[in-house]
Amino acid sequence: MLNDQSWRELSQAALHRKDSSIQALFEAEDRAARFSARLPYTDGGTSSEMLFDFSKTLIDDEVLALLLRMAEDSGLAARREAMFTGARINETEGRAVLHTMLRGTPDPSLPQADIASMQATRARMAALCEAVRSGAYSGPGGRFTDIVNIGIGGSDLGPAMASIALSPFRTGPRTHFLSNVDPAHANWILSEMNPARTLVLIASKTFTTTETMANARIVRNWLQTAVADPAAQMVAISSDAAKAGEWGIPPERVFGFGDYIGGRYSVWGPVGLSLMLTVGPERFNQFLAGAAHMDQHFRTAPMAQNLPVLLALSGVWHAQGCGYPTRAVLPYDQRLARLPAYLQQLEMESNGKRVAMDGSDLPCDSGPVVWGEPGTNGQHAFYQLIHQGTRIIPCEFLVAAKGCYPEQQAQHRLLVANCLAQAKALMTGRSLEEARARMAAAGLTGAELERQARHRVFPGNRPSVMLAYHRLTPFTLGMILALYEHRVFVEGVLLGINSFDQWGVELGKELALTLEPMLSGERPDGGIDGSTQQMVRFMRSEASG
Ligand SMILES: O=P(O)(O)OC[C@H]1O[C@](O)(CO)[C@@H](O)[C@@H]1O
Repeated sequence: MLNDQSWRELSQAALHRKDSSIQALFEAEDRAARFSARLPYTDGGTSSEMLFDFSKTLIDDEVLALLLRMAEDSGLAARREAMFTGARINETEGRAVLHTMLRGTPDPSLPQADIASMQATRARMAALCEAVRSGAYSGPGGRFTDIVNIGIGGSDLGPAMASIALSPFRTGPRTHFLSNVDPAHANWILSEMNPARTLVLIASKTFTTTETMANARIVRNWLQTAVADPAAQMVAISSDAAKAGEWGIPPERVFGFGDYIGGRYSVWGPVGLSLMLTVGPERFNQFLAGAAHMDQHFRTAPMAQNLPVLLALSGVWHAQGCGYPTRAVLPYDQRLARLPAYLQQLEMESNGKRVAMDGSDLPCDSGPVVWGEPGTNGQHAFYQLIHQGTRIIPCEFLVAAKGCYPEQQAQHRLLVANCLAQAKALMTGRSLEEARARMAAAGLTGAELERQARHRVFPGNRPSVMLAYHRLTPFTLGMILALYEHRVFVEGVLLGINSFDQWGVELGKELALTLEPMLSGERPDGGIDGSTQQMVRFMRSEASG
């Protein structure tokens, strides 16, 4: 864990650069090349590179050296090895953290029994996919046309995001994702499907999550209206085979995983079954191979050229150094529309913590609020504030050089041009003089010219980083997600926190269980605060009307 002095040094460095110009930093030779890193990869026989550019920030040589020193002082290298080799780094739950084992070649030092069980489960997943896709396993109405994945949080966001991202690669049934306990979600999703041709996956590591179990009951009732044996069309993705058995789901259709796979890190295993069903085992393996390529890079590349490390350090600089409370993730890639939501869980559930591993208060801010939307849509919504608001919001752009549709590459270029333009506009801005010249050219004079010009000033000097890649494929998606997982890990190590527990989600869940009987009238509503009591009474009276 880093000492207070390191954090003070970082804040001091940010304070000293408060009025510095990002553009001026480009006077130094080769800034763009020196403040970026590339990772070569081969995807489907094509050699490409992933490029991470952090030159449009106030990180200079001195700041980079400081950040790299902080990474070294935090014990990152040892911590990283501890993760890959299965040490119990999730200390508050006494667990190892081994999602990396699910992709690529597992470290030989890992327990052979765990590796064998992971491989056997993967083989069973592939066999189920083949049976579904060939029609050997089908519903009473024929071959499965639709799959509904019932899950929430880590048992939903990964496959939901990835199935949109890889939609051009779909060769199997359509997938639908049911997560919210609001019955509107189930009704909306089920209205699109035929129960006699729908395969239901109940994805819950614990098989106790209220939302998932409530939705599973709705779906079972829906199946019952049309089929004689609903359990015959159900698959469980869970570590608790006994609980799945209580639903009539036989062991051969239960896909489990060890407690060393956290929910938000679980898309690589059985939680990714819906993805495997829709894109097929071969492409799912490419997805894993992309992640394994990033794992290898993260584990072996020098810190100063290591993409996850550099991405994390840019994050630490902006969140803890400069004190910017949020970060926008802006994929110029419509197929990554759900990436911001996925990253919200990955980053905020992992690093939204106020105490260090040893229970002491953090000497700095926790991880930032992560939010975003794909470009160019966001440009017509919230970019106004990003460009001209009073607060600085560091932006993270993602963009592919090539689209998936060769016949529309010219339109794809428009997308890329917008992405590059936004990053440039954030940095360069538009001065008052330029704005005045524009107003004068439009024929304005005097006080009106001055007034109108001020509305057209872009302060600029707003930081952004960019991740560019060849094309969004299963392989590159795997690389991108693993990059973000490791980024979260590195930031967590620097903060000295446990990125792998999530105690902060418990209190609200517990209270919901005590409030529900008050809403139904089964329990008196005494002993709660006045505001909540007023709401309980309002809901009860309005619901009875
Ligand atoms: O897979 P489960 O056990 O249903 O849990 C779902 C999600 O709930 C959480 O525990 C948070 O409430 C997440 O961490 C997890 O991904």
